[in-house]
Amino acid sequence: MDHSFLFLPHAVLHTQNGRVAIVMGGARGMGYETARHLASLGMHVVIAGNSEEEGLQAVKKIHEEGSEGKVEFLFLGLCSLKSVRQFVHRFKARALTLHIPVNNACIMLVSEGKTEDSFELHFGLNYLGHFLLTNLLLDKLKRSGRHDACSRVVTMSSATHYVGILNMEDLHGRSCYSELGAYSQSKLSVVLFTYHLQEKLTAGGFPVTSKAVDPVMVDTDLYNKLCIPAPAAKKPVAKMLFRIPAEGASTAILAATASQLEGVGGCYFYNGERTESADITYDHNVRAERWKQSCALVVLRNTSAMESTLQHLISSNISPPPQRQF
Ligand SMILES: NC(=O)c1ccc[n+]([C@@H]2O[C@H](COP(=O)([O-])OP(=O)(O)OC[C@H]3O[C@@H](n4cnc5c(N)ncnc54)[C@H](O)[C@@H]3O)[C@@H](O)[C@H]2O)c1
Repeated sequence: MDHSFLFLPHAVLHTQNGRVAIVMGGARGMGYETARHLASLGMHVVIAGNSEEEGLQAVKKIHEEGSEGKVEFLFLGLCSLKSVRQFVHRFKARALTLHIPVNNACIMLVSEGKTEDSFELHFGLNYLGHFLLTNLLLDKLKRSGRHDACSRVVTMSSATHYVGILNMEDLHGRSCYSELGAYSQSKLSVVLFTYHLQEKLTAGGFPVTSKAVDPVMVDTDLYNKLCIPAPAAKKPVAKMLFRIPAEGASTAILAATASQLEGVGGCYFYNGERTESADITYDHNVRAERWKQSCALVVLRNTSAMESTLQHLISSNISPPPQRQF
């Protein structure tokens, strides 16, 4: 059965029975709308997030709507690489397949701070957390995909990536921290990651694609912390300028499920259409360098070796090795 899609009438979305998705940050905002829609298409959806209360509420709401797919919550704290590894371990213990990870969780424009592993907050959560998570899930994605029905990695970027500056020597912006600089660097990094991942998957002949998504400006909690001179004007202004979350989520849903995008990867979607990303994202050497650097930062050499180490660490109740300090 095909489903019509209110916000993207040209998209052909087939039912997704038997497919499994994980939506990072799926308890609210666009993540919630994505989880809700994927479940309505019959997918088994895992909402991954750092608030159990919010996550369980989201699951309840989706169940109450009578979605066709199964929905559940699993804890994931993206500010901690240990939590990312534990999440992967718990997910794999479920012996489910995996077709669609939606790398959607984020923070934006927060004051200078560090993750549990001492990375700058935007860089650590928006980028490195999803980088490690995706890498640890790749074996599942490769096994679950088929060449006529690929697994699809969907990663949320933002138009701010166009003004992002990569500073490989000063990832944490310690010499001159700016909230916008930190957010935009994290969103540029996810595009580099998306394209480099596709290059590796294509070279290996794996049935997995990787796409970056820019949902345009959407009225979500992401803007709650912004300092607005007249707070009373915030809602009416937001209504005029921003889209609603269900509309914003439509591009991620399209990237995750649309039949016309089968086998399409290594590209950037804005507002439902494929478009060009920043020039630097097409530079293979920059992408390869950032990938190598990220592997070192999350202590990831090769996925299968990493997994067996992880199994060992978790079963012996030992914490993973300390991360490098920068
Ligand atoms: N809203 C916009 O205008 C806009 C524009 C461009 C791109 N985006 C991107 O879209 C995505 C979704 O944004 P949104 O607007 O729905 O934001 P939101 O604030 O509504 O949702 C963010 C989600 O991330 C989760 N999250 C935050 N910290 C976490 C942590 N430490 N561990 C696990 N989960 C955590 C939150 O719980 C929440 O579910 C983001 O990647 C954002 O960068 C949003």
